[in-house]
Amino acid sequence: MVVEAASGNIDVHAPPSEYYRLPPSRRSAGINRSRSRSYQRSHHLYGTNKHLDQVDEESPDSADQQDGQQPSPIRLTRSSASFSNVRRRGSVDEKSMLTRRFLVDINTIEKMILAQEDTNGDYQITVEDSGPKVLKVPTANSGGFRTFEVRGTYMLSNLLQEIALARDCGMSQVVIDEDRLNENPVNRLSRMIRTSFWNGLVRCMDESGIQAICKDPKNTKAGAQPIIYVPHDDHPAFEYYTGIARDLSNYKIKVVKLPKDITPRYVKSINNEFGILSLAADVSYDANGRLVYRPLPFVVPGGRFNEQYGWDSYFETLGLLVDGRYQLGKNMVDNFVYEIKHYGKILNANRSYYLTRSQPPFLTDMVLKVFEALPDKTDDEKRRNHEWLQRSFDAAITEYLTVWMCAPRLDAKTGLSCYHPTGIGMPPETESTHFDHTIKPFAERLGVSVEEYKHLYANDMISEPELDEYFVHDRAVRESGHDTTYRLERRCANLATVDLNCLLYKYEVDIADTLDEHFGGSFEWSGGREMTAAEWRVRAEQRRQSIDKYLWNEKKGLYFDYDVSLGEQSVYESVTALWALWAGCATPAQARKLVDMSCRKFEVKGGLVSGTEESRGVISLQRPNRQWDYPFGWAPHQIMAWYGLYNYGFVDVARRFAYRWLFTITQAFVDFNGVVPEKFDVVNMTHRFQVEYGNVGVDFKHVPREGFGWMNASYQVGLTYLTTHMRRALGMLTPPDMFFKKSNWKIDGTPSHSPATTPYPVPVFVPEIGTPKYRAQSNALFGALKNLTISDCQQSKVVYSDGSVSPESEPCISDPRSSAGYFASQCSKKKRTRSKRRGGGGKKRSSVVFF
Ligand SMILES: OC[C@H]1O[C@H](O[C@H]2O[C@H](CO)[C@@H](O)[C@H](O)[C@H]2O)[C@H](O)[C@@H](O)[C@@H]1O
Repeated sequence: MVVEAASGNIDVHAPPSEYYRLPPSRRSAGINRSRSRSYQRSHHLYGTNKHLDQVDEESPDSADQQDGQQPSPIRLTRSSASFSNVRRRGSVDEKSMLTRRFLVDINTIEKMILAQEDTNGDYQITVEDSGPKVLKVPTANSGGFRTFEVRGTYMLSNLLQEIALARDCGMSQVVIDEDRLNENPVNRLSRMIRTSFWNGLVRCMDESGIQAICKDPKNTKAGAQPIIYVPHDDHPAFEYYTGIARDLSNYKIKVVKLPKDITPRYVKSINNEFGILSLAADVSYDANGRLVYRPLPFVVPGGRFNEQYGWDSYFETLGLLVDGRYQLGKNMVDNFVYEIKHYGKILNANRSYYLTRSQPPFLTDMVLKVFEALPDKTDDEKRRNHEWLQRSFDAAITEYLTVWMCAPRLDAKTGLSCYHPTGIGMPPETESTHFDHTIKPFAERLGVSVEEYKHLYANDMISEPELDEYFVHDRAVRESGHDTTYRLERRCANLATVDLNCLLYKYEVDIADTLDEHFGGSFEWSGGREMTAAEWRVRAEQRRQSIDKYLWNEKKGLYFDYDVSLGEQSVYESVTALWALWAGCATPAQARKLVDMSCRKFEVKGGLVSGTEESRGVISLQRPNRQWDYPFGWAPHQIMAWYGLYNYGFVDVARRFAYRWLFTITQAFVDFNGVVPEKFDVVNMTHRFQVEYGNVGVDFKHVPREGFGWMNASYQVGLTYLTTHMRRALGMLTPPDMFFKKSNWKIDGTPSHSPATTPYPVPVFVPEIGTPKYRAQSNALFGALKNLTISDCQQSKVVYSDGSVSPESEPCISDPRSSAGYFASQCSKKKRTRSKRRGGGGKKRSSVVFF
């Protein structure tokens, strides 16, 4: 039945929940009415496909399919052969101004479309299906007595999608506007992300969320009980989840308190009892003293990744902010603050086997972007935002000092950091056969099977230092987020990567700027001492100098990773070199060199590729492709590059890269039933390939419901870089090179409209994605401190007034040689003020030293 809507007009592109509840008469078709057109591959650009060639031609009998003509019988068969004489026409735009609408009996049309068009039986209509690509659908104006053709992969797949969405709304028969089926694909995808995909990716660890988690196959390994791990001192969480376990007794949920010290040994000991980790919640008590515990909803990457991930969350947040969903971004920050407090770091994801490792750190920028989006009209809102900012930055400082600037991640000699998690042995989350080729030679040497060897090794019944070393690097690769790539294989823990050090530079600048801007230059860190903006500016300047000294290669015009154990630069060319622009730590001259000499190495048809083909090396059966190498392109790499280039004034280059990437996504969306996958082969322009863990986000029936977290974000963020002209061209699926040629863009690496001399990193206002507001201020200070020399970082102990000494792992800062005078004066000034305020007494630090 078609259900009457409560009131009001809506446009034909409204979200399904509104659209399918409103009678057709109330839909405002005029606003978005577009010409009927077919979106399909241009054969001269993408190679020929015999079948497509056939169906693209004019159908001889199509003219009589217009509304008001006698309908032809509808054929219902699955074999494409029976349609060999049915041909699709190029264009049969309706001449009348009447809005065409289809009367769709959901079950009937679904059966027809699948039987006729879904020739490979995957419940999607794609360019790989070999149906006739034309379906006669009853029209609403004729009361269903006559039909009109829905043509082409795009419109047919949209029809299939709309059928599924209408069914979700409880409908069995609906009227669908033709305008909804041939909607401009850019608008359609962006709309689906905004109104449907984000919602599809929201998870919450409340009672219903826990039931979903229990059904996740990852939680029920060999019929084991689902486990929820809770920090040892989070009593409300323990009470809440124990209650849920009791209420959902059929799921046999186990709630386990983690020990106070979550050591690598402990984490290894629960490898076979893995489970989900609790996250932040709103906690209060009602009038009767009963616990009111509300876990915070958050966004997940999608597919098999059903937890909150580290760096994915940052990119998802950028996309959410474009769509006005700041609350989800804020919740995800709160979950990170919780993870830092209770688990000691931002986790790879909130699962037990990730307890020993992190992912690329983006927290300060994420907090600032969310902060800028928070409503702050009232004094109360302003106060709460300010408190939130302090809490979040306090946690970021803790993370910076205790995770990234400590053993084993800090390299004392260079002052740079490496990905180097503390986990032991084989990471359990990978496919069971993932490491078989690595284990094989060891097993053969011992004369046992691979399975036996894995068992012996996992249970400490044999020791093999070579394998231990292998897994240290393997885990580091996973911490880097770039799992896996030949860039990092067997050496990652020894590499001071350009990515990580640019991110940490950004932390330092953000902390300094935020202290200055919002806290009068300093605040009391919960770790027990005053944090001053000046200290963080010097940290930033020291890192910038180290990055220049160890990672920058003037001759090649590119940043490289630095192997701290070999004392030399790596030669692998990685697109993460552009992160220096995102962080703002390149000089204008370095930025210019990067653009002129190196950008073109990564620019391919569909966007930016992860690394160069030459760096990856020859691929063979013995040396298979890795997903973070050439020819693959990833959303985070694109976003970082756009932002960085824009930040340095290379606006056109940023736009060009954005256009390429958005074209890749849009084309897959049009040709493959709305797919938004985890990654692309940007050289061959496809998401269909065999590599390592496959491609996530491609397995759905009828309609995509989630897309993929950072892909969704890259689309929404990317659109903010395009001019109206570019957006229009994208909507027509104009291939990038054709578009650049026609609009006279230079594509040889030299930006056509960017300034000849790039200004010093200027704060460029990008309203939708936020602004590096205080960069200028930081830069001035960096300039003043330019002559500071980098010295070895040695951990020093803090001596308290009662004679006790801080534990060895407590982070501290010292530089007895270069900046001591400067810091000492800052420090004693603050100390004097503080002890005056406190009136002295208590356990005070008698000395704080810096490096
Ligand atoms: O199971 C294999 C790996 O899967 C994850 O890594 C990939 O997906 C993540 C979520 O989108 C993403 O953050 C990461 O960059 C991808 O390589 C997981 O994070 C890895 O730890 C795991 O080894």
